[in-house]
Amino acid sequence: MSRKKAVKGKGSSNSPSSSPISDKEKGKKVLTQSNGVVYPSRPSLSNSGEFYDIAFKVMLVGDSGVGKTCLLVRFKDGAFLAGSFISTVGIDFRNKVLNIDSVRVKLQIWDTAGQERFRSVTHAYYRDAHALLLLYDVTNKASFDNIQAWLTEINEFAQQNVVIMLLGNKADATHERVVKREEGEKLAKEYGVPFMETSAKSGLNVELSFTAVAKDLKHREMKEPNEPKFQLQEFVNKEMKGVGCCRS
Ligand SMILES: Nc1nc2c(ncn2[C@@H]2O[C@H](COP(=O)(O)OP(=O)(O)OP(=O)(O)O)[C@@H](O)[C@H]2O)c(=O)[nH]1
Ligand SMILES: [Mg+2]
Repeated sequence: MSRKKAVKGKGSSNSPSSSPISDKEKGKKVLTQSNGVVYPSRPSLSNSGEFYDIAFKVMLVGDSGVGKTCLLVRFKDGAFLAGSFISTVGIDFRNKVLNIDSVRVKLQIWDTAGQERFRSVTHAYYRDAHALLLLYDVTNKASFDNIQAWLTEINEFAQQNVVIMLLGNKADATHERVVKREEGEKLAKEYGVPFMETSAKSGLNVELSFTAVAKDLKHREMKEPNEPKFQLQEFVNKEMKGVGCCRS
């Protein structure tokens, strides 16, 4: 498999035409399959960053204030954005390359604005997403109650085979918690989606949530015809058990 370098850094856009897979725009040869998965054809010398073998688009969605931006910053930079809350305007992306079973998987992670007024912008990006991390805030009941509406939207705008994972964020905020872990588990079971709780603040399960999704996407794309489907929830349960309840 050929290799290329990942475009480093941060971008933002209010229009789907400025996709982060910018090699196409720059006239470089990339092989994009009909499902949008990118296999670069040769290494790039012009972009700084890491080599990768395969690229996927992951979108973070959920109500405003649930912690989408903080989760992404924690994953990408290992830091927590404390202090005053700056709501995302439009849409933003960051890239990260993960080593999944010796395959370098680039995730292009789109951080969407949860505010209602940006909803039409977000809709335009759903169709290109290979995976969606759907967040609620365990200290905010309304954000949990809105999950059903988010899933309806996903159903309407995203690809049918999109990987979805439900995340109950802010699990560190024990005293403010109003949504029990069991309630999150129950809802996820109802909709047949994998689930776990995270904390952008403490780092709990942040790496694991992205890794699990990357593993599923890579597996779907590269598995042998007779190989069984990757079981995302099983993988996550096993990984969490291995280190007790609180893996970061
Ligand atoms: N205690 C705690 N606070 C968090 C956590 N994640 C985010 N926050 C706080 O929650 C607020 C909102 O976080 P953001 O990441 O900006 O929320 P968002 O989902 O990106 O919001 P929009 O951009 O408006 O859609 C900020 O004040 C964060 O500091 C977490 O895991 N634990
Ligand atoms: Mg944000």
